[in-house]
Formats: sequence, structure tokens, C-alpha cells
Amino acid sequence: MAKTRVHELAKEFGVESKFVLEKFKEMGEFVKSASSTVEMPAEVRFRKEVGASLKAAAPAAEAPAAPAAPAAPAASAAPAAPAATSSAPSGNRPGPRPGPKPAARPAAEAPAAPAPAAPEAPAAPEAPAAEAPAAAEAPAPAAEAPAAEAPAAPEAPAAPEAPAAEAPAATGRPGPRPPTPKAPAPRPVGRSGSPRPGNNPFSSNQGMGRKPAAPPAAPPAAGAPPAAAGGTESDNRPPRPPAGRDGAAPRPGMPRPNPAMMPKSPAAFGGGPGGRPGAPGRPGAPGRAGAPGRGGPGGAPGRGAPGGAPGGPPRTGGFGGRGRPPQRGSTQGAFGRPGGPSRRGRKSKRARRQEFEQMEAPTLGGMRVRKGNGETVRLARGASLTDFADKVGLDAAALVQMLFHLGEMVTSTESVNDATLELLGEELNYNVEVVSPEDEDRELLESFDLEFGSDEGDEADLMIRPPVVTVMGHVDHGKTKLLDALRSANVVDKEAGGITQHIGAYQVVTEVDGNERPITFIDTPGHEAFTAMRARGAQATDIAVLVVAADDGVMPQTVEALNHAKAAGVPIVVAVNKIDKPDADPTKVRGQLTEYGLVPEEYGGDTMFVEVSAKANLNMEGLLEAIVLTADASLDLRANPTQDAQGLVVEAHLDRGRGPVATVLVQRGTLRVGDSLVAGPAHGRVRAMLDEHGNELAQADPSRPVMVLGLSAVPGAGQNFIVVDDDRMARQIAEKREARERAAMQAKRRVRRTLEDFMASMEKGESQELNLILKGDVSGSVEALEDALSQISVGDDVGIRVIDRGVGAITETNVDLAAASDAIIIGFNVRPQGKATELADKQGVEIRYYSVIYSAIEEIEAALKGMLKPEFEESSLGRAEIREIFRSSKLGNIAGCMIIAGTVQRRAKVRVLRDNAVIADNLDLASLRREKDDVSEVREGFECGLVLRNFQDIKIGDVVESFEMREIPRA
Ligand SMILES: Nc1nc2c(ncn2[C@@H]2O[C@H](COP(=O)(O)OP(=O)(O)OP(=O)(O)O)[C@@H](O)[C@H]2O)c(=O)[nH]1
Repeated sequence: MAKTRVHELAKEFGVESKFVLEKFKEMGEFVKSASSTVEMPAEVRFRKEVGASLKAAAPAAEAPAAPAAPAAPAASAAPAAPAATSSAPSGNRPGPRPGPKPAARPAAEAPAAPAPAAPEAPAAPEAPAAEAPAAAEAPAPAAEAPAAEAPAAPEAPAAPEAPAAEAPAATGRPGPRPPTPKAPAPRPVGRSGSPRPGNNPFSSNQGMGRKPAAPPAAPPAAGAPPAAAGGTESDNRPPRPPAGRDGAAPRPGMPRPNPAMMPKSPAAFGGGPGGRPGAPGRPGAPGRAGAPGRGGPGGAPGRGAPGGAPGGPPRTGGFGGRGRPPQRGSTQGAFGRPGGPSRRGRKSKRARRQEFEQMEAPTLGGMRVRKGNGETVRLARGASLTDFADKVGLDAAALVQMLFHLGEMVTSTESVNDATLELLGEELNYNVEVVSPEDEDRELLESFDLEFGSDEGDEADLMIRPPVVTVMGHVDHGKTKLLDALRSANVVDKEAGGITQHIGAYQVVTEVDGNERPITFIDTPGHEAFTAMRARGAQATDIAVLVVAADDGVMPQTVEALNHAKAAGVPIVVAVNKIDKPDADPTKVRGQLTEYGLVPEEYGGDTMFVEVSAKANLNMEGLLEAIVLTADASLDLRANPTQDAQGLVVEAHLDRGRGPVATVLVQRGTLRVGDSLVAGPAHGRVRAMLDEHGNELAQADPSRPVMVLGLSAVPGAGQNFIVVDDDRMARQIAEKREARERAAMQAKRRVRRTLEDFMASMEKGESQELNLILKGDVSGSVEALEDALSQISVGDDVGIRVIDRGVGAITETNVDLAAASDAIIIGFNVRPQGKATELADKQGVEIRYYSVIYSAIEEIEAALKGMLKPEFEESSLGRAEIREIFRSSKLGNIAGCMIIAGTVQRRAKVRVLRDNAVIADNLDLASLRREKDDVSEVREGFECGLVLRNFQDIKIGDVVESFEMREIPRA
């Protein structure tokens, strides 16, 4: 069983990894970092000793009323301002101050009311562990501002600062706000509520605590309005022992503040654009305390303002407060050695600040990295560490190192998956939101007050629209011929004898029950175009016509096409073609397809099978009718024709004479000549529209494909188009899209859909199904694998869905389908063909190879259970083709090879491929020679001789693949 990692434990208990690490340290267990695994006994101990109390705390926080009520009669007497009430009898004790979660408050306050000594003991069983240290510290602010605890607390100057110990405790502060049942987001609670390791004011929890999504505290004290902003931020923070705030001298009885223990510098704290608004100054330096926010707009009011705790985004507000950028203003360093007095004397302010920042910067994965305040950081899917670093003002190299220490090796420009970005965000205390390209585009359109993809108006505005059909099927089964035959089956066009041009789509009209029913056909046969569109998030097709030659029956691409259509949830009509042929056997086709879940109506299923001959032009009407009937039976095809047009680009190219031309499919609205439109990164005004016969159209209704002239560039198939108010808006949208596309290209981003990703999305409750594509060397093994996989059961919530299976090498089409369906490809004794690997890399599709069914099952099951073991990644080194075989009585068969890709290494493992199927795997080389010399490696383009250890069955044309297994460090 896989071991649990520290961050998983932390997540489970809703605390920071750091806290868990700390606890392990206290328990005497050596655990290095958040991603380290924990030995089972240690985990059990942790669960028992720490987990139990955390678990106990959680319910208390969530359902506080129950435990609180019996414990504290006083509490019930003060429902409106419980904290204030309970605080009153407790004198100045802040101990009973509400916990980090407002909802937890009653629990905390219950013991408080009767017992002034609350912080130490009575609260223990109820109060979350998190509160204990906070309470213990709280006397400091209390001593400083006794009024804070009095019922008149809202006015008390110390009020905003006082609860800094417990982040969202602000709401629990005695004040006019009644206890709200609305608990803040769980994460902040977990964070801020977690006990601080020790009493270190520089712990990551402190001063840099995650900014909770908590509602603002009670209205700030009248006397300190501008400071309130900072004060609110400060509410997140645990109290800082060295106080010195308010410009007051260090409090009596408190240890004299040590400069090194000063709170964060303004640069680290931010302070908002107002420049350290209300910053408490530098309390550690008694002489300086009380001169906060000098010069800045927010500074003056902050002076002496108790709530002037640090806040705001880091490094944004250094200027206002001091009136100059932090890096300027000093001559030191200008002439080599720093100017000024000896280094041993007073350090410059800047040096001290830097030093301090370094001290307070928490160590993550061995790196000192400045943490955030829980700000939200939006990143495009597949963003790199550099993107992240830019957004939060950190050094990308530090993040690279940090991830390295956490066990992930990525370069700063390489794209990282969502889970890693989020983990990084969590560790650095940022709320990372990963935005998909579709979401980005939606937001872009929203910023122009546009929405793509839904009909405007209500039901009454919707009119029936024709179905859009794609023809798919195995090679040579007659797709093109059928599309041609259907074109001429047009009842309306027959007289015109219309010469049709290929524009990517056409419409025919048929008669069903006396009604003229148009049907739109996408004129690119095959599922490649279909899948390419889907991969872009576009679905143009309503119905798929699956062409199967009656003389040939179901073939691999028939199944592939079928799976594509199924994966897209598109109803299928089967056209059993070539029935004119003598060896046609339509019944066999029916039987075969039944096995794949397409049961003919006549067998009691719901799929219409139509026997046709595209060549002999037989029964085209029957097929058209079946399409219409299937559409009527299973689809609600309606659209609003009155709105501005929207749709998809079906095909586009650059025409010598006409410039960029695009065939678009209007999905809703009506497209008119003169409309301003934006299609992907292209924009323009519709200069002219042509149909498939070359006729000019003035307008195009829903489901009508038209060729549009007048665009500025060539959009891509599958991109959406939308009519907008004016050319300017169209241009702006197009430019933004273009810039985004360019950035994406530059970053060469790739997003991998991996088993780990699946786990991550499952944890978030997103994925319930793991989509798989199975490819194997023989149908028996594919079936066996599928069978075995279908028997994996890890609970009702998660499942496996095999969206495609087949025999033979992994093709580019497989990769396309995987990309479009978020699937993982399982290769069983087969390898990728052509550019499939490249494509998979580009599209971020994970291909896993197995040669033992058991290990495939084991890994997938483990993934489903969230127990992925540290794994080895196979790295292909090169390939050699066997050109000659020499028999040697001493060595056995010597393969005379040419290295056709990469290198073949003597020490690496090899496998032998014959027709892309693995015939022997995991072999060693007994010898590798160039000419007569033993060599350690031979590079591409060179010949060599090699002998395989314990394997003699080689043939000319076999390929020897050299590979090595690299362990992927996880911890
Ligand atoms: N006898 C007969 N031959 C047909 C029929 N339909 C198509 N063919 C022939 O089958 C061959 C392949 O037809 P295509 O329409 O090119 O097949 P396809 O599925 O588009 O092929 P690819 O584009 O290569 O995938 C051609 O020679 C056609 O003439 C039919 O109904 N009967």
C-alpha cells in the first residue's frame, strides 16, 4: 500500500503541511518536507495523537451550538454579542476570544464565560487545538488594550488589532455583528486555525497567514478608519508578541523586542497602494515606533492607529509610505564597497529589512520563498513556473528549486499540471485558479458583454433547425461516394442539377411525411475532423452516419468511429453500404455492430440501419429519412434565428483571389452580409456569403453552412465565430485572442492528462470516470484487459470507461480521441506509430505501456484508489533496425543494425518490435559493436552489430528499441 504524504495528511485534517511536519518533529519522527511519505506507524501515531484532537475540533467548529449550550448558560444570555458578554466577566482575558471560525465561537466562549482561566484548561475539550496557542498569546493584546474586551469593544482602538491572533476571529470580536452561521471558507479556517508551531513570530502562519475569505470584521473603530483596511488584514495574523504598536513604548512586562523579531517589512507586508497604511511602524525599534506610514497617504492616519497591521498585497505599496522606492536612496554599493561606516556597525535600513525578510520567509522545500496572503492567482491551464512567479513577484528559479525539493523536476518554462500549480499555491499561501482556454475565451467575451453557446430569449424564440451530420467509417467503405450521392439526392436541387463545390459542408432537402426537411452534412468524411473539432471544445455534429461496407463488415476504423461518436454522445445511423455487391452481407454487419452496442431497431434496439449503395445511388432517400427520424426521436434541435449569429468554423483557407475564406456553420441566430464578426483570431465584416453551389446568399439561418468572405485572417476549423456590434469590437476580441494564442505557442505549453491528474480532479469531486483507450497486440489481450479493468471496483463514485479499444499500434487518431475525451491510452505490447508519440506529447495525452496485464490492472486500480506508488518512467533512447543477421556459433545471432533514431546504449534495456508489436521486452544487450570495437553507445545514422542476451528469434526488419527506466522522484 502506498504511504501517505505529509501534505495529504495536512489536507485531510485541514491544517497546513507545516503544522503536520511540526507535529512529527515533536513526536520525534523525521519527516523532511510536505511531500515526504510517512511511515505507517508514524501515521497511525499522528492520527491518534494529533488527528484525533483535530477531528474533535472540527465538529466543534462546525456545530458549535450543541456543545456550547449546555456548557455556558451565560452564553445563551448573549446571543447577539456573545463575545463581548462573555468577555466581560472574564475581565480582560482574551483567552475566551472566539476561535478562528466564527461558527466555532460559541464553543470557545462557553467555557469562557464562567471561567476566567479559560485559555488554559476548560476550553481544551471543545476548542480546536488551533485556539490553544492563540489564546495563550492573547493576553498581550489584552493587556495592552483592556477595553478591547469590554462590551464597548468596537470603539476600542485596539479592537482591530487584538484578534489578529485568530484570522477570521474578526467576526467573533465583540461587536455589533451577531454571530453569523456562515462559516468562512474551510481552507482559511484550516490555515489560520492551525496552531502555530511553537511561539515563533516568524512562523509561516504568522504575519503571512492566509487571507481568509472571511467577511470583514465589525466596523472599524471610529478613531482609525484608514487603518481599518490594514487592520482587517491583520485579523488574519496571530498576535505578534513584540507589540510596540500605537506608537507606544514596549509594554511593561513584555520582553524587550528584538530587532530581528520585528514584524515584516513593508515590502513583505505590502501595505497597499496607500503605502503602509496604518502600518504599525516597526514596533521592534522602540524609538521608531509611532512613526508609521510616514508621508504616504495612508500613512498619516495610520499613525498610532491600532489597527494598522500589515496588509495588502506584497511589494505593492512600498512607495507611498516612504515616498521613494525601496531600492533607491542609498549610496551604498555605488563604488564597490558599501559606503558608510563599518559593516559591523549599524546596518542600513534596507539591509536590515532584507535580512528580516529573509528571516521571516518560510522555508519551503528547502527554499526560502516569500509567501502570499491567500490572494487569488489566476493562471492559464498549462502555465509554467515562470508564469506563476511573474504573477506573484517571485523568482522562477526559486520555484523550480522548491519543486525540485518537493520531488518534482520541472524547468521554469515547462508547463506544469493543475495539481502541481495548486499544490504550489497552497504551499505558498495563494489561491491558485487554473483557467482553461475555453474559460479564458468565455471571460474574454464576457468582458465585451457577449456570451457564446446559448440561445437568447426564451422557448418561444426557438425554431426547429436542421440536423448537422458527419459521415464516418472505415477506409474505402464509401464515405466520399456516399456524401456525393447524398448531395445529388437533394429534392429541391434536382431540377437545378446544381454543380456543387466543396466548401466543407452542404445542405440537402428531403421529404419526410410530406414536409421538406433540410439536413446539413459536414463534407469532410472521417472522424479526424470531427475529433479535431471536439478537441477544440466544439461540437458541430448532431448525428453521425456510420458507413459500413456490407462486403467487408466491421473494421478497426468502424469501431474507432463508433467510439468517437459515442464519446461525443452523438446518435448514430448506420449506412450499410455497397449492398449492390454480390458478396454483400448486411445481416453480418448488423450482428457485428450489435456486439459494439449498436442494436438495430429490428432486433429491438434503437439504432436505424439503412442499406444503401452509394455507387448505384440506391436508397439515399431512405438514409435521409432515417437521419430525420433519428433527429426527431432523440434530439431537440432548435435555435433562436433572431439573435446575432454564432457558430463554428468548419473549414478555412487562404484563397488567392478572395483572401481568407471560411466556411462557417451558423448554429444560432442569422448571419447577414455586412455583419461584423470575429472568428477565432480573425475578424472582419461579411463581404459576401456563398453556398455550396456558389450562389450568393444575403443571410444564413441556423444549421446553414456558408462560405464567408471578408475576414482578416484564416481561422482554424472548430473555432467559434460570433457576430458583434461593430468592427472595432470584433478587432479587439480578435487581437486579444491572437495575443493569447501567440503566448500559448511561445510557452509551448502542454497539459498532461495523467493518472495523477485524474486523482487530483477526483479529489476535487470533478472526475468520476477514468476514460481509457486500450490498444493491444492481439484482440484477445485487449479483451482480457478490458474484462479485467471492468472488474476493478473501488466504490460507486469512481469508474472506468473504455472509450475505444483496438488491435495494433497506437495511432495519431487514438491520441486525438484521447485528447478530446481526456482519456489515457493503455498500450499493451504495442508501441506508437508514426508521429503518435509526438502528438501525444504536444496534446498532453498520457500513454502507458504494459506487457503484463496484471501490472496494468494494478496501476489503474491504485490510481483509482489514490495509491499510486512512486513510479518509474520509461525513457526511450533510440531505435535500431535490423538489416542483416549473422549467425555465430559462439555468440548466437548477431544483428547487423542501422540506428534509425536516437542512440542505442550498451547498458540500457532493449525490446524487439516486429510490425510495431512487441515480441520481446526488457532484454539486455550481450554485446554492442561498431566495426570491431565494443562500444557503449551508437548514434543515429551509424551501423552497428548487436547481440541480444537470451533472445535469438530476430528477423530482418525487426526494430530494437533501446530504453531505460528512470525513477520519477515523488518525495
Ligand atoms: N460496389 C460499390 N462500390 C462502392 C460503393 N460505394 C463506394 N464504392 C467504391 O468503394 C471505393 C471507396 O469509396 P470511397 O467513397 O472513396 O471510400 P471512402 O470511405 O471515402 O475512402 P477513404 O476516403 O479512403 O476513407 C471506391 O472505389 C468506390 O467506387 C457502393 O455502394 N458499391
